[in-house]
This record gives sequence, C-alpha cells and structure tokens, in this order.
Amino acid sequence: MNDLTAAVLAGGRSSRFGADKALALLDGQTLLNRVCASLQACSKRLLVAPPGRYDAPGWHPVPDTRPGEGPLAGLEAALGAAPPGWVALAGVDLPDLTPAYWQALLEARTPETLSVQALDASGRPQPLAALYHTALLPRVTGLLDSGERRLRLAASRESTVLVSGLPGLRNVNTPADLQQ
Ligand SMILES: Nc1nc2c(ncn2[C@@H]2O[C@H](COP(=O)(O)OP(=O)(O)OP(=O)(O)O)[C@@H](O)[C@H]2O)c(=O)[nH]1
Repeated sequence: MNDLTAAVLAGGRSSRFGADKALALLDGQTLLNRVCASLQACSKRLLVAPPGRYDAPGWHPVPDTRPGEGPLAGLEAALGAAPPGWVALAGVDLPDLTPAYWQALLEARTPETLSVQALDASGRPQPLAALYHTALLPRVTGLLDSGERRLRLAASRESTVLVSGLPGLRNVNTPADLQQ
C-alpha cells in the first residue's frame, strides 16, 4: 500500500451513538485505532477531524474545509491534502476493516477507474470504505458548491469499480451495532 494515502474521517457528531463513537471500545481498542490499524501500511496517513480532537501518533491532522458538512466535505479535505494519486477513505465507524480489504480494492483498479467501492451485505456500495483518485477533487468541490452532500455521488457510475464478497463492512451507528 506504498503508493496509497490513507484518510480517516472522524469529524462526525455521533448523534445516533450518543457519545463519541471514535473513542468507543471494541475488543479493547478504540474504533479510531482499529480503522487506523487497517491502513497503517500506507505511505501517508491523514486524519480529517476537528483540530485537537484526537491524539493519533503518525497520523497527520487535516482540518475540514467545510466543518460539520458531512463525509463528502471530509473527502474534499482529504483529496485536497493528498499528493496526486489514490486515497483510501475510511469512516471511523467501520471497525472490522483489514489490510486485506484495502488490498482487494487496490487490485480491482483499472486504468479508467476513479473510485473502487465494495458492495455490502445488502448489495449497496459502501462509499465510506473506498478508494478515490485525487482527480475527483474538482467534481467533489462542484457537488458541494451546488449544495449536494451525498458521498455516493463523489464518482460517476462509469468511473467506479464495484467489488463484491468482501468481509469487514460492519458500520457502527448505534451502541447496538457494536454488540453484533
Ligand atoms: N471529517 C469529517 N468527518 C465526518 C463529517 N461528518 C461525518 N463524518 C464522518 O463520516 C463517518 C460517517 O458519519 P455518520 O455516521 O454518517 O455521521 P455522524 O455525524 O458521525 O453520526 P450521526 O450523528 O449519528 O449521523 C464517520 O466516520 C464520521 O466521523 C464531517 O463533517 N467531517
């Protein structure tokens, strides 16, 4: 994962969880540390979150360009801070991601690809554990400027490769999600 920039998004409100879910524990580790561990092999590692909120050694803090405006805005900050090339974007609330998951996405790229996303158990792409090319930055900025906030529109269908059958897509939104 040498040519990959990691970007973990941790600027959310955790309103459904009721406390900061980045700091919730699963098997003795915070969700933030678990997600970061899956991307530790990346050459550059960015943590997109409010300044000073988390202590993550080895992770470069990146402030949101549009604080509180959601994951698409977090992606804009990540693509703007990354060197040209591929970015692995991860929500802090996907604690079962592994290096093997990211490796599978990397291997699915083709020359025309600008995003690689995995299909979850219900067959929907998971845009919060996905690869994005920095060439998408103008599109993402245009979407945000026009009032769009849906992360799934960050890349066109034609430029997105979908991968099925990958484990690791548990998404923690509520305390009950942690028990499953
Ligand atoms: N940097 C950044 N990350 C965000 C922002 N909004 C959400 N995230 C992150 O994106 C991921 C998915 O967030 P959600 O679960 O949809 O939103 P949330 O605000 O964390 O939680 P809820 O308040 O329960 O909706 C999490 O890792 C959040 O920390 C934002 O504005 N900036």
